[in-house]
Amino acid sequence: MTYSPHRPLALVGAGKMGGAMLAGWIEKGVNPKSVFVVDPSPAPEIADLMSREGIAGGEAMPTDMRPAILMLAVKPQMMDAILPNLVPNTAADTLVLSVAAGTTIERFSSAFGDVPIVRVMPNTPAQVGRGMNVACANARVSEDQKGDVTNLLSAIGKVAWIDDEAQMDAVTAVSGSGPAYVFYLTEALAQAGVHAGLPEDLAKTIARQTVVGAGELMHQSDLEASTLRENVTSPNGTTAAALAVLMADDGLQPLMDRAVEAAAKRSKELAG
Ligand SMILES: NC(=O)C1=CN([C@@H]2O[C@H](COP(=O)(O)OP(=O)(O)OC[C@H]3O[C@@H](n4cnc5c(N)ncnc54)[C@H](O)[C@@H]3O)[C@@H](O)[C@H]2O)C=CC1
Ligand SMILES: O=C(O)[C@@H]1CCC=N1
Repeated sequence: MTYSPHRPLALVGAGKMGGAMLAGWIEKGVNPKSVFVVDPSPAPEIADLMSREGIAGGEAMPTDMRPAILMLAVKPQMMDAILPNLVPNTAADTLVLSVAAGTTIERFSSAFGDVPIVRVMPNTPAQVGRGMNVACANARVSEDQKGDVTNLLSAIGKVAWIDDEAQMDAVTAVSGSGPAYVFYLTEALAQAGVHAGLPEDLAKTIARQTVVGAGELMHQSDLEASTLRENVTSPNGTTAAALAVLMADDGLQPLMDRAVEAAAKRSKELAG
């Protein structure tokens, strides 16, 4: 897809998620002149990025702007307020691309009509090119447009397409929210180190580097996570002792099931 100042990729909402994707795209060489940001108060680091890279933006789009892609990255609760204002800026071939949790394709077609719509669930590692993006398209999206979206999203991570939009709630609960679980695991591991007698600084450093190292190992290795786990686990050693706790019937799995279930339930509620 070619973008121009009149037909840009318009990003509506440059906060934590929209900003992470924008930062990832600029890092990967997307032309800053092909983007227009609509946000009354973008995150400070994104405002810096915009002025550094010369990315245009404002509180609203110029009236004659018809974006090639209209990307929505505002809170789901804001959709009712902002969608009507965006309708005059859409052309019949404007591709609506939403990253909002819970908000359904149907909600966008009721605002914009029978236009191409792609609902994506990204995650914030997009900022460093390690995002996971799961996308679902309506029938108006052409194969060429799917290819354009795949290109855009693969610049910031992996891409998977699904046909069944109902799966988006569980996807959101696993990969959309998932980075937060990993960060919390890092916090909990550090805290457990403190409880075991380590100074806080050392506990935080070794917990963080362990998660970074394990993530990078998974990134570089073709082995299953379970095999990488087994490679750490000496028979009758220290890891086996810890895993007996974590893998017990009342260990991590039932807790993770409950956490993912709660997130998926909340995603359904956000649909309104
Ligand atoms: N934060 C995350 O990890 C993820 C977030 N999402 C989705 O991304 C969307 C945004 O979430 P966050 O970035 O976390 O929220 P955020 O609060 O960081 O960003 C929202 C942005 O929208 C802007 N905004 C407010 N009113 C606006 C208006 N009238 N026009 C244009 N922009 C306006 C705000 O100034 C802010 O920069 C949500 O729908 C969320 O479900 C999806 C996947 C992951
Ligand atoms: O917490 C949220 O609702 C958003 C969606 C997935 C990650 N953050």
